[in-house]
Amino acid sequence: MSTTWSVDEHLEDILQSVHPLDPIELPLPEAQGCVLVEDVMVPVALPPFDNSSMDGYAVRVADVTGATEEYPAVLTVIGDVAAGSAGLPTVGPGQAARIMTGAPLPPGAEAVVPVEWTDGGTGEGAATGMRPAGSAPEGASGEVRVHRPAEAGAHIRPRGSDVKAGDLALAAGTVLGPPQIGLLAAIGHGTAKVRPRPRVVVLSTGSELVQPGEELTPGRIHDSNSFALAAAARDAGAIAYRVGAVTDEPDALRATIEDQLIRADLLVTTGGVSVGAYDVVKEALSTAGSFGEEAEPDEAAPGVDFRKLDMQPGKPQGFGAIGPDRTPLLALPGNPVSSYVSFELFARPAIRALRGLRDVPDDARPRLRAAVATDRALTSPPGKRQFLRGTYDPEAGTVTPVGGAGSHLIGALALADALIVVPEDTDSVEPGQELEVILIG
Ligand SMILES: Nc1nc2c(c(=O)[nH]1)N[C@H]1C(S)=C(S)[C@@H](COP(=O)(O)OP(=O)(O)OC[C@H]3O[C@@H](n4cnc5c(N)ncnc54)[C@H](O)[C@@H]3O)O[C@H]1N2
Ligand code: MOO
Repeated sequence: MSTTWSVDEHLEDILQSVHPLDPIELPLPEAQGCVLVEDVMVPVALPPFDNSSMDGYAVRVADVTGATEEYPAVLTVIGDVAAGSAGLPTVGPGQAARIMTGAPLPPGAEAVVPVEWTDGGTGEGAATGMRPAGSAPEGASGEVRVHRPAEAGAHIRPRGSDVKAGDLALAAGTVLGPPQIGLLAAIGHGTAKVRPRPRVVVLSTGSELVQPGEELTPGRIHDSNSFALAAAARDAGAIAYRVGAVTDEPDALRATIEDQLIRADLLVTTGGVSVGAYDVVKEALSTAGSFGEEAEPDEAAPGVDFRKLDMQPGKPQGFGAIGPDRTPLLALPGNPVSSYVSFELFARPAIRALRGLRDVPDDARPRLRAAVATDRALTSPPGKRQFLRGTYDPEAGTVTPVGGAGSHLIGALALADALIVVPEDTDSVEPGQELEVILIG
């Protein structure tokens, strides 16, 4: 039977069998970008104690009522309270304590007056700052003249004014970005229980491939796919392992894949999936049981299924699960644009599914509609969903195709920031016609 698959059917098939990775406890720096799997509650209030929001003087409200620059309140400075201070002086009537931003409010004090509202203990005009604690004469003693009154609570950040003990700090399902990592640290969590980043092994095939930096001999080309796709995997939130090109020998490919399975949550190969005499991926992976997997009752047959998609570029594709852990494998076509577009459409969603983000919209890949800016009608193969490359102009709401439809056009791909989606039932795109566009960065 030779039927073709639609883009949507192929994606659905992949997402049916790719499941979120098991959660692990990770140190905060490694948890960045990962999905939290449990609610995290606030163990202790933030701030944990009433503290000053300004460098200044902790005072009693009654002592500074009615104070002006002409008739200042003259208070006795009883000491310093710095951030991190433990033993606190008690501020009695007629007294003030010099206090620093973040320092605990000493007992007896009801407000903080910023140092700029005082003479800073100099006996002169309004201060612009404090004298360093080490310099003489000591600013932490003597007298301070306060030039303005302060209400109760002025310049004080009350205990629990940020988050309270027992509050929900972060809900399960939250993606840990920098602010969320900051909150976890602030409430004392050094680790987080998250779904880890998937490890994606990217492997290119082709005896014609030479690594960049090495000299080309006749008939050979540089391996670009493994670099582009490893970068795309990283961009999708994976830990990418790039394996340089494997030659078109099934045994060599099988041996390499066997070696790589140990560190892979997803394998992505490029090339060798078409109908040629040297299509190594197809040859090496078509047979079930190649990697020791055993067929379980009630489970889809193991191995990789090679199929044709109603899509351009990206017609030949393989998908399956291999090895004892049934590691998912995507076999993408070798043409550079085909492999890149296929990665965007199938591997990126698979990586997001492994991360536990299947149902979270991919904010980095917005889909919108735009008018196609072209002088003449463009043709598209009937019955296929075509993905042209383009540049999107958000102001004009237009997308301009770059390069042609050829799947070898890496130069044009590098200029593009959008994929233009020409639906299956459209074989001609008129100038100005509105189509769906996927922004790819
Ligand atoms: N008779 C037919 N021929 C082809 C068909 C077909 O249906 N019938 N399909 C074509 C389509 S569409 C595609 S796509 C390609 C897919 O071919 P493969 O996946 O087998 O890929 P290769 O043959 O290995 O390579 C294709 C092309 O891409 C270059 N390539 C491969 N790997 C890399 C790499 N890592 N970096 C840069 N360039 C790479 C390779 O040199 C070839 O030029 O098959 C069509 N043929
Ligand atoms: O489908 Mo191939 O990817 O057209 O070049």
